[in-house]
Amino acid sequence: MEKVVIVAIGGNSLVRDNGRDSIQDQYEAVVETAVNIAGMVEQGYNVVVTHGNGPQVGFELRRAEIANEVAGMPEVPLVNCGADTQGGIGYLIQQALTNEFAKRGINKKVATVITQVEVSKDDPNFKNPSKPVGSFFTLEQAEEMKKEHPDWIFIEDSGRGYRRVVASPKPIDIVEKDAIKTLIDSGFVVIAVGGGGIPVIKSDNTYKGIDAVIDKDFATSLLAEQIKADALIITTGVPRVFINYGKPNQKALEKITVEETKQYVAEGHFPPGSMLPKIEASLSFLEHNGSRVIITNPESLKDAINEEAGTHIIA
Ligand SMILES: Nc1ncnc2c1ncn2[C@@H]1O[C@H](COP(=O)(O)OP(=O)(O)O)[C@@H](O)[C@H]1O
Ligand SMILES: NC(=O)OP(=O)(O)O
Repeated sequence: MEKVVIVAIGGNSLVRDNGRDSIQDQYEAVVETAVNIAGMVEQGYNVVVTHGNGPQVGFELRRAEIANEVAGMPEVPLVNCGADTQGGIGYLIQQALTNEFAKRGINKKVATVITQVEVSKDDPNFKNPSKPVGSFFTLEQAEEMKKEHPDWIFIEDSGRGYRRVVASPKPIDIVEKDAIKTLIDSGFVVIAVGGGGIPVIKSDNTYKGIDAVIDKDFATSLLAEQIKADALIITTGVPRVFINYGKPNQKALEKITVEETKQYVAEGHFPPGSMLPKIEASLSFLEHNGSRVIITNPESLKDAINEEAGTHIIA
């Protein structure tokens, strides 16, 4: 039986130029990741792919707002912007993997599942927006925009600049988990819970979209638990997790236990909205029977799975 490995691709790792990348630029970044995923499939892993949409959903939202402000086009709710990015990014990954498999003679089919993820309408995170989306701005730019849009909230994001934040409730259930599992068991490479999934609330057996962006690391960890994956790999913009990140005494972490990781969390080494959700999602997976987590950048994927790169968190 092949080992099921979930690979989560960070939305920021697909965007290199803060919103000025063309779709072709993003496709090229996706192809680089697809090459590495194909390498894992060749090694015999049964790979499930998830992805973020933080930058892309923010660009979509802004595009819709500008179209509304300038041309009177109808507004697009945030939940629909998220659904659009799930389809758009899923398409890029699906095509890149299909082409790479054909090139290497890998006999695997790829399918993207439009995935709804249930959240609670009472989740306290609706009152405390924390998920950075879209472009990075300087403090001066952010202050200027706030004059025009007083309801926008900005946070400083890991020394990279200021970004708008939106509500990010915790995922409770993956609505399409059975379809995802059936496709995996049938030998498909599945792309799912894109952008953390489309947030929906359930009432009287009826689902309804709700404006938010779910953190894809939490949604990925929940999917990993629900399909009983063997390992979780989170790819992002850095080859390893650091303590004292960005300071002169920063230190890359190679292999850490759950207890050591919790200690580093308590010491405040991981900021909310960037590295903290990855660490919390990793701990949750390991505490729900997962055995192995790797955090690394897309180009190190193949080496990381062979323990030659990345940060490894072990149960
Ligand atoms: N302790 C840390 N170790 C490594 N990277 C960190 C740390 N703290 C903050 N970061 C930053 O967090 C980023 C990952 O978060 P983010 O870009 O939001 O994720 P994603 O790739 O899922 O979009 C890294 O690229 C790095 O810039
Ligand atoms: N939805 C989400 O968590 O996206 P990023 O990984 O791009 O932040």
